[in-house]
Amino acid sequence: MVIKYVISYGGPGSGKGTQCANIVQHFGYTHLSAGDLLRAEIKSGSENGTMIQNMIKEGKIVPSEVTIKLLQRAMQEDGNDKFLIDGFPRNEENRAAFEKVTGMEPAFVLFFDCPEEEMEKRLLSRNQGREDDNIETIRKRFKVFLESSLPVINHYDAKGKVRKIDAARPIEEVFESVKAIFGPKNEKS
Ligand SMILES: Nc1ncnc2c1ncn2[C@@H]1O[C@H](COP(=O)(O)OP(=O)(O)O)[C@@H](O)[C@H]1O
Ligand SMILES: O=c1ccn([C@@H]2O[C@H](COP(=O)(O)OP(=O)(O)O)[C@@H](O)[C@H]2O)c(=O)[nH]1
Ligand SMILES: [Mg+2]
Repeated sequence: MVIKYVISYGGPGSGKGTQCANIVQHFGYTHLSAGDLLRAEIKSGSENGTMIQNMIKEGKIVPSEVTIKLLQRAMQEDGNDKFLIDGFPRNEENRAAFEKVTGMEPAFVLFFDCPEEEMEKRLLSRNQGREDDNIETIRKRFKVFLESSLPVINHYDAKGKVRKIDAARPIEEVFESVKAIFGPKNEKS
């Protein structure tokens, strides 16, 4: 089976997860949120749980071997051949390590582009009880995004793989742009 993956990317609060839910419905991908997998790992009481929890609280990037193991396990447990990887790779080291262990590159990268002030507003009203949705951690996450995550976008942009979307519009309008990128031939019948 030939496996393919698409990356859903953007700053904290840009709407990656929200759009992924729509993409799953329309295009039949399996959604893998790296952040969700890490939060589930904390809840499961694994030996890495405390370390992961502390890093998320500080807005830091969890060591790639931890995140990659969780992603690989989720991909293996799922029978699908197309995955939507959300919020990973967080830095160039994550990206290189994932491409090395899987031997795969993404088909393309959706980049939900959104101004910080809009992302901040969304995060402060997300109401999911997340320990990192407070103004102090949000500022740290924005800094990490600019310094560590944007270089990943530049890497994929140089390969012609980035599909940039204006994410500062209503959810439905953003999804219209997403649909245009996947194209009608990929819709679930
Ligand atoms: N286009 C949008 N306009 C307004 N609010 C949005 C939009 N997209 C998502 N949201 C809301 O903003 C918050 C963050 O969205 P989420 O999808 O969790 O972002 P991310 O996964 O990129 O951090 C959520 O409360 C979500 O309901
Ligand atoms: O590959 C990843 C994805 C997430 N995280 C951590 O999990 C947090 C939340 O990530 P998520 O994508 O869920 O949230 P977002 O910042 O996009 O709102 C990040 O700030 C990081 O601390 C990480 O270390 N590696
Ligand atoms: Mg998310």
